Amino acid sequence: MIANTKMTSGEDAPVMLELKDATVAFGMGSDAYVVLDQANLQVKENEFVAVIGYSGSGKSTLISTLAGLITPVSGAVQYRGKPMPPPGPDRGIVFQNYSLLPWLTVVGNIDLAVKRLRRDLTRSARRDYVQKYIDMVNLTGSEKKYPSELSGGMRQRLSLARTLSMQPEVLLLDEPLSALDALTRSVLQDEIIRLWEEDRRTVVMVTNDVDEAVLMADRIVPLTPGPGAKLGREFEVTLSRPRDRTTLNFDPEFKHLRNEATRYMLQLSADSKTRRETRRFTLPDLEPANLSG
Ligand SMILES: Nc1ncnc2c1ncn2[C@@H]1O[C@H](COP(=O)(O)OP(=O)(O)OP(=O)(O)O)[C@@H](O)[C@H]1O
Repeated sequence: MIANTKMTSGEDAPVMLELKDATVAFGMGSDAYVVLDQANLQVKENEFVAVIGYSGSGKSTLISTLAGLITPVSGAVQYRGKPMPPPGPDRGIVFQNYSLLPWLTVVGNIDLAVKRLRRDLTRSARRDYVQKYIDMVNLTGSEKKYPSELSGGMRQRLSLARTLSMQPEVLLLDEPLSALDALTRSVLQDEIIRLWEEDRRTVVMVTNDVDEAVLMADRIVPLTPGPGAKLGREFEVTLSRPRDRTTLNFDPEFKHLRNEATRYMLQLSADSKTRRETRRFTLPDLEPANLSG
């Protein structure tokens, strides 16, 4: 194993993002659908946290809450110890579905964000700055292409470059790789890890892939199946960095963590199924009637 170059969030690193008994619901009154039920989460500065969960459990809702796009109906969401401000460029989000502007080229999509945030740059410095992020995600040569002319992996890289170009303090990644084929997915995993190791930011990444979470994160936080999801038992990933996927496959600690996390997720799913079935088969508390009289 390569020497541990980890210099992240220790015990005493400041808390960057925090959910305190946060309940998030859609709809009103008896029709309300509770997605997160008194959820608690702390993310420290420079930490890479992976949230894993089943489809529909509330992962995107969690990310939107951490971005300040959704306000909990009760409890609190805090940013650097203060109530979460409205969404801003300090919290960059990469969505599952790219959210690129189709009428702008690769350069145009990144430049739009940069133009607004880096008014200090001259036109030529801004051009170099945009190019730096294009090169960073290996889109060099595709500068003039439109999103429709890019593959899924390239679009996701563009989306990542655009968000990184805003130099957010916190990077919120909502299943950024789930729509990609396995090969492109592993290339982009490596790119995100490389970028994160170069320029440590606080990252919360949602994924439904346990291997991806173990490979990339410092800590894995499972979301229990909804409705009324909570954050479950956490898994600390103490594997040294940089992590090499081929070596990791033979690493006993990697295998152990992967098995533990998978087993836990399967248990959560089984428990939730049992709860649903118990609810379905609970009979009303009736007294037998005396039919003879
Ligand atoms: N705006 C909304 N209005 C009403 N219900 C919503 C809204 N957004 C999400 N939900 C519901 O909240 C639940 C959680 O949705 P969410 O998108 O957060 O889950 P997810 O874990 O990200 O799912 P997936 O992995 O499939 O993307 C779902 O049942 C969904 O129908």
